[in-house]
Amino acid sequence: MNVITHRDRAALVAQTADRLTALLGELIATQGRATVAVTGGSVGIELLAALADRDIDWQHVVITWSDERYVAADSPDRNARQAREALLDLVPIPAENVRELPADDGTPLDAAAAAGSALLESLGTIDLTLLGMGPDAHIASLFPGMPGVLQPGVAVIAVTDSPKPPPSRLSFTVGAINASDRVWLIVAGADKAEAAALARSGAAPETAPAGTAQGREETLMLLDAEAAALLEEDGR
Ligand SMILES: O=C(O)[C@H](O)[C@@H](O)[C@H](O)[C@H](O)COP(=O)(O)O
Repeated sequence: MNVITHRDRAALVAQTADRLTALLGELIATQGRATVAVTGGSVGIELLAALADRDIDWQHVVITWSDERYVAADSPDRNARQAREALLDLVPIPAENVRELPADDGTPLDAAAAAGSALLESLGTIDLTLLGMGPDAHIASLFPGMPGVLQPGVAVIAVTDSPKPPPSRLSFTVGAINASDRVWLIVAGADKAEAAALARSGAAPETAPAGTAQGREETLMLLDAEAAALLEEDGR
């Protein structure tokens, strides 16, 4: 995992938007398409908002989510709704390129997770998975000490007892995250400093799920200075 520290939250968001814009351009030029699993969370949504006025060929970008709150499609809690309002409704991305994880339409959560796994399989290799990180070092909806963290395989799983509301969620497994070519963790704020250090320390996945994230080609932890405060100098 390579660590890149930014001056502050605004610089983290702006420079990550630059980095992502450049990556999308490269991927579209070389392979004709770019597939990105985006994240909820305040930093993840700010990053999406920052992309709205960038020069990106949205016709050739496919978007999905590394996790989703299992709530109604129009709930303000839904990551996909927040992403639409911040970015996807503002740019010319084809509707079929926006591949949401299932919303709660009354389908049992396990069946929704199976539909999510089928969606994941249909997407093929994901070029980039974006992740936020909680102060408890959770990523996606994989929380410390919960069975989902250790669930094997490349799949979307049901999470029924998230310690952070809402309790019902869908989440990529660690295997699904790590099947991506690239994984970027985007982390801001002093309340994340301990978790960032723990994730970098080689702590067990049950303790620090964030430490297990590893892209096939690239793994970046992108932080602001506050979140990086407890990292060793040589780890920055
Ligand atoms: O699923 C959730 O309830 C949140 O979205 C959560 O996983 C979030 O991504 C991280 O806690 C980082 O949040 P911030 O970006 O706000 O720091």
